Order: sequence, then structure tokens, then C-alpha cells
Amino acid sequence: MVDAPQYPTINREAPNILVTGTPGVGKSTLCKKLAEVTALRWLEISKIAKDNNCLQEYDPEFDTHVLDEDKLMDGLEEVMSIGGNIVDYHSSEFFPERWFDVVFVLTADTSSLYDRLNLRGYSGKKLESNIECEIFKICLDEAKQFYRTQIVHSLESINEAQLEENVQKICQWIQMWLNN
Ligand SMILES: Nc1ncnc2c1ncn2[C@@H]1O[C@H](COP(=O)(O)OP(=O)(O)O)[C@@H](O)[C@H]1O
Repeated sequence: MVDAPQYPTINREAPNILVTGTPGVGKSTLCKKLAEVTALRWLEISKIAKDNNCLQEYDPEFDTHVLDEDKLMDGLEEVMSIGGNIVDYHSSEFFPERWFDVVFVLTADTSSLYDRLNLRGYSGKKLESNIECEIFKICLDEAKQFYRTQIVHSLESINEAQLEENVQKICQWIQMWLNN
């Protein structure tokens, strides 16, 4: 069970939750389940960026597009100020800190992550860099650097039981926030 500290100056009717972590750790799987069992809205940042023309040039080395972060942030400001969002993205450093009441960083062991990314068709530099990202806990460090450490929580997600546990923990956290 985790504490439910709130951002002191912001009044939202429901919390905003950031779910981050290396690609393949299980963010979408967790967020989809959370959106099914709570009244919160799942914001899949990669999809939103693509659907709203917030992608800039293609980076062939990492087989990905660079985000137009300013355009994306401007577009999300209204829905984030209302609250009740679960934001799903592998990076956390460019979101405004004030948007989030809690940050969950998902983790997985290297072998599970390798298999999942391999199945997804990742290879070469893209696969290697994601595995390194997990080994060096880049997403966790980034979240701790850009958000108050007391709102950042690491959750392992390597099997179905942990997935269910994580859903339960986050639901309890939401309930606690709503009761405060
Ligand atoms: N807790 C888990 N246990 C076993 N497999 C999982 C778990 N979470 C996710 N997966 C599997 O791992 C793969 C990547 O999950 P996904 O949610 O797409 O990751 P992300 O959104 O972080 O890129 C999917 O095939 C998914 O079914």
C-alpha cells in the first residue's frame, strides 16, 4: 500500500496518474485494465501524438519519431487540468510536474523484457537500447529526478499475478486519494 500525497495547490475531482517505464514493461496492459475497472481515462501518449500530428522527424537509428512536445502538451492541458487521467508513456521528463498526483514506474527482468520486445519485432540497436534502459533503471531515475520522490513508486510486472496486484494497489491508491 502506498501513501497518497497530493499536489498542494491543485484541486482536481479525480487524480492524474502517470504510468511510465521502458517499452515492453507492460504499461499499456496495466493501463487498459485500470481504465476498465476505474472511471479514469487512459491517455496513450504515443497514439495521441500520432493521431494529432505531434510527431516530428523520423530517427532511423532508433526506428522512432521525435515528439513535438510543445504541441502535445498544449493539446493535453485542458484534459489534464480536469483530472481523472492515466497517462501512459515511456518517458516522463517533459510533462509538467503539476499534472500528476502519483507516478508508477513499471519494471521487468531483462529476460522477460527481451522476449516481449523480440516478439514485438524489435531488433538491433532498438532492442539493445531498450534492454540497457531497463538494466540502468533510466525510467525510474528520470521519474525521481523530475517528480517529488515521495510520489514515485516502482512496480515490477513480470507475470499475471503481479499485474493483478498492481491493478489492486493502484485502485486502492485512487480510493485513498478520493477519500482525502
Ligand atoms: N505482468 C505481465 N505478465 C506477463 N506478460 C505481460 C505483463 N504485462 C505485459 N505483458 C506482455 O508484455 C508485452 C508488452 O506489454 P505492453 O503492455 O504492450 O508494454 P508497454 O505498453 O510498456 O510497451 C505484451 O505482450 C503483454 O501481453
